Amino acid sequence: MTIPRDIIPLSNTVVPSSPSLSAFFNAGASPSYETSYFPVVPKKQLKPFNTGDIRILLLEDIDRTARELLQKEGYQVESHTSSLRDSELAEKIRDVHVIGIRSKTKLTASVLDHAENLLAIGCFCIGTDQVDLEYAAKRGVTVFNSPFSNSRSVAELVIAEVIMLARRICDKSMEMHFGTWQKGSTRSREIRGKVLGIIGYGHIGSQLSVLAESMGMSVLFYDVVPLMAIGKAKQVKSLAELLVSSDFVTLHVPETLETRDLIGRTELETMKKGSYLINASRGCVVDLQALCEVMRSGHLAGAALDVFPREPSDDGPYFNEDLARWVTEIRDLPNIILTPHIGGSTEEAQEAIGAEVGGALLRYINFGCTIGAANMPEVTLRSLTVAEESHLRVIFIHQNRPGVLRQVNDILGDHNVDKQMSDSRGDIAYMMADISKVDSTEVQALYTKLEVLSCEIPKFLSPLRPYFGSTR
Ligand SMILES: NC(=O)c1ccc[n+]([C@@H]2O[C@H](COP(=O)([O-])OP(=O)(O)OC[C@H]3O[C@@H](n4cnc5c(N)ncnc54)[C@H](O)[C@@H]3O)[C@@H](O)[C@H]2O)c1
Ligand SMILES: O=C(O)[C@H](O)COP(=O)(O)O
Repeated sequence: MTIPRDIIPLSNTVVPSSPSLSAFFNAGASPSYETSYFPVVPKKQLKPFNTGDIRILLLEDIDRTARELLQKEGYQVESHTSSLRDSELAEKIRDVHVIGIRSKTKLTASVLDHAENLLAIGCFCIGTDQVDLEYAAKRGVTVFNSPFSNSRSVAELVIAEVIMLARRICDKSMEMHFGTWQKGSTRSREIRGKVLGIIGYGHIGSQLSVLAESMGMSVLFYDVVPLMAIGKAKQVKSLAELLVSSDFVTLHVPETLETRDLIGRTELETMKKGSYLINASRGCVVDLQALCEVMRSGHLAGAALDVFPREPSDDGPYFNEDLARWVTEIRDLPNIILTPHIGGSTEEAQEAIGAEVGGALLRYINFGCTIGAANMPEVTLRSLTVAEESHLRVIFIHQNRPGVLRQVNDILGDHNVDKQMSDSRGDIAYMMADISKVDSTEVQALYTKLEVLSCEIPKFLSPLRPYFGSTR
């Protein structure tokens, strides 16, 4: 029996013969591995399969911490410093088992349709809006991200921008660069005692709240859910209330249908005269044309933009029409800070993200653990040890509907199910079971039965995901 390629993490470049089960039986004690953040693989665990068969594509200059972690595990890792053009992405994603991206690479349903062996996506950033999470789950592809490793970096950038806007530092610096000494205190202010209005009081917003208060600012925040205020911060009931009361308004919401153009002309005009706007969330959240016009009218005293509706895929001169059209106008206005989406780009944040997402991918690929997944139920079982070398771990991703689990368990029931965990998230369910004392012939028989069962489930669910057998 051959196992369909879409459900077997084997690469025909490393295993030149046709894909077979053998790779799942290359058990042996895994080298112990620890990062400085947390242990990834506890000592004395079984190595699930020939890890050299796993192919990983890392895009967008993902930190070397991740690359080294994955390479050390034996995976084949290909790294690129930028994102890829559509056609190249479609080609490269075809064979890989894992793809690592940051905020630029769009993994839409049509891109994912090119992926024949994909098991997991690592978003080495906070945002997951660039991935069609639901479609990935339906294809049995698990997505991981790093929910807060760069939050502090963004919060620090915003604090810096609040001060720079209040003192018009960018303009002053530019004047000096171009040979003008222009001392003066007009329209330069302290931030102490001013009101910072935070829209979106999540990881970044709440971290920023602490920093702002420690500098003597008062904090108001608006969020769609009631949240515990930190320090003396106060949650307001409406966006309008925040806008009319704040000296600085800063955005920290995710990109969703609701947040698109959240700040348009009406909202900008509702802001206090002489106030400032900061956007380090997503470019689509602010209507740039309206911002241009409201800035030109002198209603706002300044703005800082770190994100744009469309961003170039590579470093260098930017030609993106949308970005350039408004930036061309905006950059001629006074007191505007423009940065190339660097809120989370610090060495500390990137290293932490590399370790976190790299570790999550490793635990998923090797052991099927979905803890921290952005689109799957969270399921884990303790790892198998050398004493359990004849165990087989079966992962079964399926549609969350009555009867599927019973059918799976009917099949597993011919063996001793040592441990099992199952959970669902929306329409997707994830079952993990360790069955003991299985030899390779039995595994093949088991897979055959599960394959037949899988045919009863819509193909797009890619329901069967056998991970590893550890018999020698
Ligand atoms: N510039 C950068 O480099 C950079 C770095 C990290 C994150 N980000 C962006 O910042 C966003 C926020 O990050 P986070 O870690 O704080 O996210 P988070 O999920 O912890 O917090 C987001 C908050 O926004 C709230 N929210 C959602 N919709 C809202 C709406 N319509 N109005 C008001 N509040 C709303 C949520 O309830 C939540 O409390 C990310 O989704 C990402 O897009 C940008
Ligand atoms: O979502 C994020 O974490 C930020 O937007 C940072 O994205 P980046 O990793 O592409 O800089």
